[in-house]
Amino acid sequence: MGAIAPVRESFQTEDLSIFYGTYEAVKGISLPFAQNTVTALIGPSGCGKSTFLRSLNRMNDEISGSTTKGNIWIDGIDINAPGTDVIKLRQKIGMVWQKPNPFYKSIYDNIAFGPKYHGIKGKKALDEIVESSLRRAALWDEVKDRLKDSALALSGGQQQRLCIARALSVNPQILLLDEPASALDPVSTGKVEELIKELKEELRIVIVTHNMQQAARISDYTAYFYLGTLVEYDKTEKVFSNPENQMTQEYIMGRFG
Ligand SMILES: Nc1ncnc2c1ncn2[C@@H]1O[C@H](COP(=O)(O)OP(=O)(O)OP(=O)(O)O)[C@@H](O)[C@H]1O
Repeated sequence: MGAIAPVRESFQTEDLSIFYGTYEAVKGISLPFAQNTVTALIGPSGCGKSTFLRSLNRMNDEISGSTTKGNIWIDGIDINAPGTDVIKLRQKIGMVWQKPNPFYKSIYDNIAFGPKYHGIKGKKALDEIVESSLRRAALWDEVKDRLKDSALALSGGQQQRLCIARALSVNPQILLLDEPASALDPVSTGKVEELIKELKEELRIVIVTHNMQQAARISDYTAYFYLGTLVEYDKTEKVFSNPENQMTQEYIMGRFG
């Protein structure tokens, strides 16, 4: 019998390092992201979680002086390979930021923007996408009678769900969430968490969070980062009940960080 091939996910990083100039903010991290799972990235401030997350759809390209080494595989292709269509990549791998950032446009136009950009024409087709995206983001019932109103008139929690709907409007396979609930009240946070649990039935999600209870509630896998390295990665249940590493234990118990 031949050697057993290493387990490979269709989306994963391999020995990924990310630099700002000569400073290595992420150090040789290999992490898999399985289909229909939520992976939480946790760790103290400045340990490289957001840098790592942003690199997964090449948002870090926008930061001058940032370079990467290693691989980010999606369906057998390295997303950093020359010739990669970054716009298409970001269609496949959507991102939602910490602070809700709707466009200065109507609710409808916020959602229709991406599909239009990708060539969808016709009112009926766009209407359908707007409705289904808002439904998937659990926002439709709250906004269906005011689609032409400015998105900025929505509450913070609604704006964040709008941003999730906007990301969903172009049918991504993967959603990257950078502390999506940290600016929200507990009720809105609960709604976003419910939404994340529902969305993982359709896609895979990677989330950065400082909220340990949130990581424990919504994620299937947890990765603990410290000073740019991956200290521990396992099923969330295991990480929170019986972590291998003392540092992980201390962090999740709130003893440091
Ligand atoms: N644009 C940038 N230019 C230079 N250095 C940066 C830049 N962004 C982040 N860094 C540095 O990279 C390291 C990792 O930062 P990053 O924001 O990824 O950490 P983090 O774990 O997400 O932190 P936080 O939890 O506070 O958001 C830090 O030392 C930070 O100062």
